[in-house]
Amino acid sequence: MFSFFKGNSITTSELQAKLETKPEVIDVREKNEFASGHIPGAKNIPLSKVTSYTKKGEEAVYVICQSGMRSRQAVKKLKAKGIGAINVKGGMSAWRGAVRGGKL
Ligand SMILES: O=S(=O)([O-])[S-]
Repeated sequence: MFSFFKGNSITTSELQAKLETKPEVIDVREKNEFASGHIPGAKNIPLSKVTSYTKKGEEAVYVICQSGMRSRQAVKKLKAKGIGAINVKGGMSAWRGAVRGGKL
């Protein structure tokens, strides 16, 4: 089932609830930040590379960073390319769900 995105942003807990449907999540932080802990299944595409991102299908992509600034910029860039993108408010600083990577 595909869903058109309704708004421009979502909270981390809303995203957490959607994770079981395996949405596409891109993390626009730098590689080292991503390596230090990210949402399982998220793809790392640093903000500087986000314009090279291409997407198949109609589903919106969720965009996250550390606290929501870079992801907002990334959402603007993606939308300018015609890609449905939703900012995850508060970023990883607000994320309370599972994290992959980082120190054990
Ligand atoms: O990750 S951030 O750009 O919000 S500091």
